Amino acid sequence: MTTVGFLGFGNMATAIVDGWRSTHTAEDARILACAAHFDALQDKAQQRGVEAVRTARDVVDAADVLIVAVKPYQIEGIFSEFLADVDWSTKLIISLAAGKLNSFWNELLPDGARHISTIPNTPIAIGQGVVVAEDAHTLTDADLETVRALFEPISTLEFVDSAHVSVAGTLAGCGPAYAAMFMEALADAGVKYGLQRATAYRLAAGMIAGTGALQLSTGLAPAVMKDAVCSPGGTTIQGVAALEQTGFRGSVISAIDAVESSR
Ligand SMILES: NC(=O)C1=CN([C@@H]2O[C@H](COP(=O)(O)OP(=O)(O)OC[C@H]3O[C@@H](n4cnc5c(N)ncnc54)[C@H](OP(=O)(O)O)[C@@H]3O)[C@@H](O)[C@H]2O)C=CC1
Ligand SMILES: O=C(O)[C@@H]1CCC=N1
Repeated sequence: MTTVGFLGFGNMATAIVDGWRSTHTAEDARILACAAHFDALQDKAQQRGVEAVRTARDVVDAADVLIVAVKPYQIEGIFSEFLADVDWSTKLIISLAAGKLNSFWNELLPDGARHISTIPNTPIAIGQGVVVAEDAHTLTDADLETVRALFEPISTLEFVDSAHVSVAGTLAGCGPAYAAMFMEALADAGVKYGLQRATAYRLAAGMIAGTGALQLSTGLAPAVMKDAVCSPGGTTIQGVAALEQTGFRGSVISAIDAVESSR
């Protein structure tokens, strides 16, 4: 039986476990987790059939697969407490930490450590995530099979080269926040015109989900999809022109720039 240990059990770690539960993945694994606040952890863990343990060291010692789900800036401090005392070659380490790539882990961990850097996203909680994985890693083929077995049932797993893994992770990992803002803005507009908020959310979310599914299914360029909605002299193009006046696409690109320049 594989033991999967979560170092940190916040938004992303719980989303992954929720995704596993909704897709019957990792059902035969023992799953344990630690967090900063043990009392709150106990509730979150119990709801998900996860064993709450008190320290990071407890997780590391027990885990065959260690999922690093603390904030990126915390990693060195936490690992420094036991770095020299663990045989890292016995662990498969999956990092979720944005910006902590293969080069970081190579420097932190001794030779022989088996690690891969990934950036997941929150829709993984319902088995519809995207996981960006750096194609430079130190895993064996068997480890990669384990990564696939854990993530493919709950996400689209994309391997990306080291030079582009950061922006790929930003697009897919931060993107749900921006998509949610777009959804909220559409709903606010609906409410402004008298629509019930719950109805507006259903419409906006269904529209975003359907548009994404249409692109994935057809492979159409988004520009072509946009053109198909804009009848000549029609109403949609009026909205497109208004969005361009306020720099909609430039705003989105600036958001990605802001994330990338903060790393
Ligand atoms: N949220 C997202 O959409 C995404 C997050 N990520 C990455 O996932 C990682 C986790 O992010 P996220 O889940 O959002 O963050 P959260 O703040 O929700 O979770 C962080 C977890 O770390 C725990 N923690 C804090 N200090 C310690 C410690 N000393 N020892 C053990 N556990 C500790 C916290 O405990 P407590 O709950 O008790 O405070 C919490 O459970 C980050 O590296 C982030 O870059 C990557 C892609 C997307
Ligand atoms: O905002 C964050 O730090 C994390 C990284 C990717 C998404 N959320």
